[in-house]
Amino acid sequence: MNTEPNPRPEPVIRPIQESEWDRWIEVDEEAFGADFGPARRDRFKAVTEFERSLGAFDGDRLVGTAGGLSFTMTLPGGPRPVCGVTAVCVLPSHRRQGILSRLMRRQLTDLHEGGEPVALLYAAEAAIYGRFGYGRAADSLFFHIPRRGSEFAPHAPNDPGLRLRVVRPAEARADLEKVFEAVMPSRPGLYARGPAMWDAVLADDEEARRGRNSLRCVVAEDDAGPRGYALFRIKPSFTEHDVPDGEVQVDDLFGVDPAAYALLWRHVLDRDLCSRVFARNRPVDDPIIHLLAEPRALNAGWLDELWARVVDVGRAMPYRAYSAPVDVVIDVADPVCPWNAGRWRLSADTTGATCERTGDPADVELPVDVLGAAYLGGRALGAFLSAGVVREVRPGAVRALSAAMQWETRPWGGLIF
Ligand SMILES: CC(=O)SCCNC(=O)CCNC(=O)[C@H](O)C(C)(C)COP(=O)(O)OP(=O)(O)OC[C@H]1O[C@@H](n2cnc3c(N)ncnc32)[C@H](O)[C@@H]1OP(=O)(O)O
Repeated sequence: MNTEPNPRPEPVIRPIQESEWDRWIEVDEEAFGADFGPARRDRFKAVTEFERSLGAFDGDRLVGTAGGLSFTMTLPGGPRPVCGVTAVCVLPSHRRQGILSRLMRRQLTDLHEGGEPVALLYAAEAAIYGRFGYGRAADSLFFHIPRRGSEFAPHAPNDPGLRLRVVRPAEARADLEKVFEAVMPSRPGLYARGPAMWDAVLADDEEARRGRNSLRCVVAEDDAGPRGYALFRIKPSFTEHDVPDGEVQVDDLFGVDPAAYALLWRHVLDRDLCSRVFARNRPVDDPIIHLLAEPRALNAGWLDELWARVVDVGRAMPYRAYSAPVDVVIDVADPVCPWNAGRWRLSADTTGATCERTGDPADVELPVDVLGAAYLGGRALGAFLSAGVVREVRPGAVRALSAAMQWETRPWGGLIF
């Protein structure tokens, strides 16, 4: 007689119905230990694409979630459609039973079959997604800049034709959108913000404030219109002697030209009654690094930002542009997406690229997450070689691939989705 207990049936993975959305988001609240207020729920629901919002069902219980968002993101070479992966959660009662792994495999298979070459995400924890073939494609810096000692270097640009307008953020929305749309194509990782994303950027309820004052906005402009904006909040504070000691927290700051950019930074650094600026998520090549006379005043720290997954090597590699000519055979290891595994010849120059199956011997052997890490142009591959992650078969091939894939402007998404 068989005395083994019945094995637990495997969860069913399928897209949710719109009527299941409340249960779907409750899994996220439970997994994150968060309470999403009504405004945040409405914004989330407004961007949800039900046909690509997966649920894992244990019987009729919804126990896991993974969403996909249709974005237009700037890649090296220009804006392209990509999938933004979000709302990846498993109920605490069901964790470490392989449910995330099933959701990831199903999502990647759906993307492959739907012809979507690239997926990107922000990772709640950096250890989660490498095993699913995502590579750390962008980094961000955070700055804690004291007001005293934040003087600009003499070369900082100054345009007397520019002026600042203090405005309520919601009233400036059209100007902010115009500035952002002008800047977006200039940096890999920036993605088009639809109405619900702008609602999130401009959200000013208790949940968005997180103990800070209301959202503030300054627009830099001239007679021809807006050239930049800064969105920020003041975290009020006083010393034990009641001396004002507030902190400016920068949420979003873009300029279409160097003078507008410098003026906006000068504004947030010079706010009266504040003694420091905290900028949480900035690109690693932020021009502020070169504007300060004393760059150590940045007090910078470093974090991972966007993670990228090459869903389909044959489609993804010609999907972006290259900085230099390269002709290299890559041997890709991809246990999660077996359609990628094996040898591909990447031939590219600054006018275009092809990437096709080949029987030729490999020049470089690499795991697919390294292609993801390099995909937005922000990684030199030599470090992966030194770390033993990549193997070079033909001398010089890694350097050639690295030079072709790197992009002058460092990648950065700037807004968590
Ligand atoms: C894009 C985004 O949405 S990011 C948001 C991610 N979600 C969260 O952080 C919410 C809280 N956490 C959770 O919901 C869950 O713990 C998840 C989604 C992170 C993991 O789900 P699980 O179903 O437990 O993962 P699963 O059982 O498939 O684990 C697969 C492997 O990843 C590992 N793993 C899973 N989560 C983590 C983690 N947070 N850190 C390190 N390793 C992890 C597991 O140990 C397992 O390793 P193994 O194959 O060597 O045994």
